[in-house]
Amino acid sequence: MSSKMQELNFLVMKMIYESFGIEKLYDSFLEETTSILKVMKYKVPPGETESAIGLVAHTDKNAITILCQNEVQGLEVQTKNGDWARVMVPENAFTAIVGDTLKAWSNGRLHAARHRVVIISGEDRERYSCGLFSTPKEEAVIEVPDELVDKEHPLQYRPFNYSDYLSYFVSKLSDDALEIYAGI
Ligand SMILES: O=C(O)CCC(=O)C(=O)O
Ligand SMILES: [Fe+2]
Repeated sequence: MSSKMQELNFLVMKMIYESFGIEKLYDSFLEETTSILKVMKYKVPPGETESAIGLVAHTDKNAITILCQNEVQGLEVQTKNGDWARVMVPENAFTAIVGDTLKAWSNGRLHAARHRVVIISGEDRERYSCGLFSTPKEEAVIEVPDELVDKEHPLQYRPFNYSDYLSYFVSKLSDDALEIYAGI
């Protein structure tokens, strides 16, 4: 399963590089990326009547996350007007979520969607999900490629190191951490 998720991670990233016309930089992405696999278990809500927050609203801090899950739905994404929309993930499907790092690198072209997990009442099985978190290597610097900066798209983020950003986020736990830390 995790090798399929890694394959999908590379495929999605390749499509992103190609769509920006910078496929020549894709090899340097491969050199500077690593990943963490995490398995998550969400308990069945105790009461019959209330839904339970399984995971509070957040943006992923890493570059991109590939998720898979069992049949118990729960993933919700925040829309532009602030509403929450449930993502009905079909069986055997994966979900790709853009994180803060990819948003910054793309000079804001890609949106890091806020998401959360809500287990609705009446659910009688536990939710399991599995995430492949694609993350820059320790020493890598996240820097917007020159090709993504022009008059219509002025530079939005200064170069930064991922673990420094993560430490900053952990100390502040702010929803606007990326803008405050690296925004120009
Ligand atoms: O369980 C899920 O589907 C989402 C997990 C998630 O968003 C995360 O671990 O960052
Ligand atoms: Fe997440």
